Amino acid sequence: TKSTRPQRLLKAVQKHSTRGDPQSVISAIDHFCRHREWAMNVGDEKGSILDSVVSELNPEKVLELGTYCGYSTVRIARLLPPGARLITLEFNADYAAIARQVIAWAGLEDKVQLVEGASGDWIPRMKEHFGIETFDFVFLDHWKDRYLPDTKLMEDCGLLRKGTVLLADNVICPGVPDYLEYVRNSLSYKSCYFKSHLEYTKAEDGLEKSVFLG
Ligand SMILES: O=C(NCCCCc1cc2cnccc2s1)c1cc(-c2ccc(F)cc2)cc(O)c1O
Ligand SMILES: [Mg+2]
Repeated sequence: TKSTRPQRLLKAVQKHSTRGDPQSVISAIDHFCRHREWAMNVGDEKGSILDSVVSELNPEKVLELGTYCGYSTVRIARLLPPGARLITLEFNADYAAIARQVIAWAGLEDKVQLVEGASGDWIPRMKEHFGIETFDFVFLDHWKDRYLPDTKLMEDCGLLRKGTVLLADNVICPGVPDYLEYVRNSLSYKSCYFKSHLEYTKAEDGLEKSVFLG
């Protein structure tokens, strides 16, 4: 039977990158998506912005909503200090299976916990299931109509603390208008927009960085 795009992406990683070398994994995925098949990774341009936000923050506890093939998981985990933990949620079991292999190939499995399921089900269970009090950094890259309800859910579950940084992908394309309106007008957030492009294209897109003020 025909292979899936994530399966072909994994093959390209295993063929064109070095096991245990996260940077070579990132480069192999970017090359595959730019020259072979487009895929919805955050990509190299927005990925550099993601890198700078993570490097500046040096977070200990990270939540990623939307793993896909693990590209941004690898980008974030490779920058985390020893002992830091990244929990990443993926809804699609096939994507999760590929992501586990990409993360393992990059040699980052000790820093990453991949959980399969819906954000709305897992966010309320973070404390009792993972022993997480609050997150230092959250990367939102899942269903665009879940960014706002899940942000409110994280607030209500006490998972955000003064200074927690939310970084949201795709705020222009596909777009998250309700989320943008909320974080830009709420007195509980200090928000700023990083203009960029939709991964591997010339279309406008960007990342919104929002600091929770408590
Ligand atoms: O849909 C996107 N990402 C979400 C899919 C994740 C589904 C999940 C739901 C869920 C629920 N709970 C827990 C975990 C998860 S994972 C997406 C789409 C585009 C795009 C596609 C076509 C196009 F023409 C232009 C842009 C670009 C992007 O960068 C994206 O991220
Ligand atoms: Mg995205």
